[in-house]
Amino acid sequence: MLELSDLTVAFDGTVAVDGVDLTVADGDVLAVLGPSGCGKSTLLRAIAGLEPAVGRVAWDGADLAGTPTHRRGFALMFQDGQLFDHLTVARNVGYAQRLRGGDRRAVRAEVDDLLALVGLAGYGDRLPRTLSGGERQRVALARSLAARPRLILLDEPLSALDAGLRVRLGADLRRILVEAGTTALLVTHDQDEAFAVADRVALMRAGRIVQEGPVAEVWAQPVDDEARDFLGARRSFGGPDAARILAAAGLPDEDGVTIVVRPSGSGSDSGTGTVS
Ligand SMILES: Nc1ncnc2c1ncn2[C@@H]1O[C@H](COP(=O)(O)OP(=O)(O)OP(=O)(O)O)[C@@H](O)[C@H]1O
Repeated sequence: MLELSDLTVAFDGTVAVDGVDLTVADGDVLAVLGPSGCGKSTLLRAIAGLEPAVGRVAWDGADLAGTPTHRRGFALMFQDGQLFDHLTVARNVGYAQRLRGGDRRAVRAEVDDLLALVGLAGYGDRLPRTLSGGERQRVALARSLAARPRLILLDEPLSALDAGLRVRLGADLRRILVEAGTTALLVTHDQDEAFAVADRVALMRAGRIVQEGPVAEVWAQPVDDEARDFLGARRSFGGPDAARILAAAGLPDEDGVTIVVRPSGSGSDSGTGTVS
């Protein structure tokens, strides 16, 4: 379990992350959602140990202050995936295991399992430049999972993709993380990305977390007008997203349903949203 307590990062007096308290339970996928410049990437870097911070980052109760990035057992995945262009897909995915001196055949078997998990069975001998953007992101994800991280940190992993692909790959990303049983923290400014991938969402604004909870609950009951306007950019949900909302509401699933969410009131007054 990841626990952040009163985590603060300041640059020359500018506070980018301001007293953040957050917990990510084992196996959960949390999205930190907020506008550009609110401090998301800085928060992620502080968790990874790449940015000096005040406050506490702990895993299973152990403070990580003295633990360097490469010993935290966390994996980082960025927007552009950052693959090695001159290495095949299989070599990209197996890179860390090979560095650790893994047996060739065992590494290959594990790589094949991971490629199957991300829906790229048989792609092992391809070079990254022959893949689509979505396929490259899947390879990057397989490579992150290959290190068997206890936490995977994702910085806008789907933002470089076009809208249609983003929604499809978002659902896949969620399935892959759940199947791998990985605990994950994703930061994004994109409501679609947060909704498609995460179980829980934390809204971030000017360095602070202003609301945190299960995704459907946060959408239905935004904490204030600003949160409602920000979330309002995403109003309708279809396919697997609709199925998740129906399940969360205890309603039977039906094919082809589109759910329209209208946050109502200021949240702090009425606290209710409408699902129709
Ligand atoms: N190395 C740095 N030195 C000085 N200021 C920085 C540094 N890194 C980030 N900041 C500032 O901290 C604030 C938060 O930046 P951050 O990159 O964390 O935001 P973000 O929410 O990830 O934005 P985006 O979605 O645009 O990437 C910004 O005001 C930014 O200018």
